[in-house]
Amino acid sequence: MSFDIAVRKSLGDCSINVAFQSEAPLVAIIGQSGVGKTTLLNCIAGLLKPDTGRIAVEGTTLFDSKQQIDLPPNQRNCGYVFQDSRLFPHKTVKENLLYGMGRSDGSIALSLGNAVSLLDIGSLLERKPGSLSGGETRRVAIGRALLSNPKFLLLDEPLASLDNARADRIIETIERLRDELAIPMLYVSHDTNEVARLTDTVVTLD
Ligand SMILES: Nc1ncnc2c1ncn2[C@@H]1O[C@H](COP(=O)(O)OP(=O)(O)OP(=O)(O)O)[C@@H](O)[C@H]1O
Repeated sequence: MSFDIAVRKSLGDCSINVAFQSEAPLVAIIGQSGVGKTTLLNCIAGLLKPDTGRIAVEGTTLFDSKQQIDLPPNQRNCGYVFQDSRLFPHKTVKENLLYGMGRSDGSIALSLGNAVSLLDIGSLLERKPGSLSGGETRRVAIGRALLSNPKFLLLDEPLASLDNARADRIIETIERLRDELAIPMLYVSHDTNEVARLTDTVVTLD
């Protein structure tokens, strides 16, 4: 089972109650703004603690309220591409990519060269994040997450605020990750047409 998730979490006025199991390589999480999509990803990454529930990925239990299992984020082997990318502004693209390299105990173990060619970011390596376009920034953020050698990826609205051409390139990149690396991914979006290109497996938060 790629994902076996049951999470209840209240945060401010927001309350999420979601459960799904999936073998699919890519699961889309959709729902309107403010419904709790990022909150769910933060629970899976271990940045927030669910009130109750169970989170297992690829057969490894990351959280289980009944069994009192709650692995810290750095033991979850999770690559997280944040909605706002969160690259280190003072480091070059190459330094950002190298930052998390090999921190996790995953199964993809990409080299820097492989990641750079997969994401087509070779010409950006000596640049600082402040000089990158939105699409370039997103590709570097995906690269940094992949190079940590994760067991799974969380992608939070990776097309947000990109024009059509740049969004298309990111979608193509994610299709390559899905098909070439076969790394399980949770892909958050509010756009049903966008996710239809990537997967039939859709979980709707409401
Ligand atoms: N630390 C917090 N304290 C209180 N409320 C919070 C906190 N973090 C998030 N919320 C609220 O929880 C709700 C869900 O937020 P979340 O970011 O998970 O939504 P989302 O579905 O990802 O939204 P978007 O599509 O706009 O990114 C929102 O109403 C938000 O204001």
